[in-house]
Amino acid sequence: MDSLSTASAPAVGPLLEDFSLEMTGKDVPRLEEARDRIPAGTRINVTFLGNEDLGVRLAAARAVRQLGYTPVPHISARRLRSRSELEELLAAFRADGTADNVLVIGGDPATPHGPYDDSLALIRSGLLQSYGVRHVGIGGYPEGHPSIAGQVLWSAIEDKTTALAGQGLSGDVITQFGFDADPVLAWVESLRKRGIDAPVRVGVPGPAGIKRLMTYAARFGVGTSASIAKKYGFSLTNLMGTAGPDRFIRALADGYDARRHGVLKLHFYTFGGIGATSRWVTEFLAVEGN
Ligand SMILES: NC(=O)C1=CN([C@@H]2O[C@H](COP(=O)(O)OP(=O)(O)OC[C@H]3O[C@@H](n4cnc5c(N)ncnc54)[C@H](O)[C@@H]3O)[C@@H](O)[C@H]2O)C=CC1
Ligand SMILES: Nc1nc(=O)c2c([nH]1)NC[C@@H]1CN(c3ccc(C(=O)N[C@@H](CCC(=O)O)C(=O)O)cc3)CN21
Repeated sequence: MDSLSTASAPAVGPLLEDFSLEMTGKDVPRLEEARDRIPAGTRINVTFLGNEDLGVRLAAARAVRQLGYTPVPHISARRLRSRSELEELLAAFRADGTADNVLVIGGDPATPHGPYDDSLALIRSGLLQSYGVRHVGIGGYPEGHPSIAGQVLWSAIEDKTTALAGQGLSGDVITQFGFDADPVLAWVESLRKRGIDAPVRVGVPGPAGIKRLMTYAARFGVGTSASIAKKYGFSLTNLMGTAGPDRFIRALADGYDARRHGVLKLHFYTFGGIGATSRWVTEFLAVEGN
């Protein structure tokens, strides 16, 4: 039965083509170990964690480039203390050859540490392109954000895409991870109806311990419920073991219609497990990618 339903199911291969990965500065050794399993040129985002310094972030982006991948360093607006800190960061990316692609993100501090309240302010600074940035990722929230109102999120994404186009920068949207593909597809449809046609990279967690997934979900205000967990493939009453995004990706492929949803790709949040994620993608594609 399962093999029959798999045979007639929509292919996951196209969604997984040109997938991207996310790592932190601490993951460089694990990236080196995983290099045989990650296609050359893959976009690899470097998270802007509050507990990592400039040197660690720069070294991670350099390592990504040196290993033959495309680094996408993140810049967190609210964590920057001054305009000169932004310029120092961008100048270093340019010097390292890692400035082409960045992702701008607001940042979790409730009060900005410096002059930039949000990622729009980074785009509007005009500094990105003057340091050689050509492509800018921005965040998307299919299930909303615990401390930002839905209407604010919609105007923010509209303003950011308009500002990017106005500055001659191309952009894509990377969504917050989640455990349910349905709200993602509905949200992408709303996005297209608002005239935003940038590629969307759907954020999914790589395979990880369920406890770990739940800890990150709670930390970032990502919703989970017994029924969503069940749909994803685990139980909230048994947090032992690991869970991967198999069912999520199949559900996404099932509901995906290029005319309604435009360009969709996948973005894996690896949460310390870039090796496990790259292994998982390789195996998943070998079985299901057609
Ligand atoms: N999607 C993801 O993977 C990640 C999301 N985040 C968090 O998502 C939030 C939004 O980031 P963006 O989408 O770039 O929004 P943004 O920078 O475009 O801001 C949108 C609106 O929300 C407000 N805002 C931004 N961050 C806020 C915060 N921490 N608390 C209260 N209001 C805030 C801004 O003032 C603005 O009005 C931030 O808290 C960010 O740290 C952080 C890292 C990764
Ligand atoms: N609102 C929000 N804020 C964020 O900072 C955030 C999101 N959402 N969504 C997902 C991304 C990915 N994020 C992260 C955060 C931490 C690690 C990480 O590896 N942290 C540990 C190592 C693993 C551990 O011990 O749990 C670390 O070294 O700090 C990875 C990705 C942060 N991100």
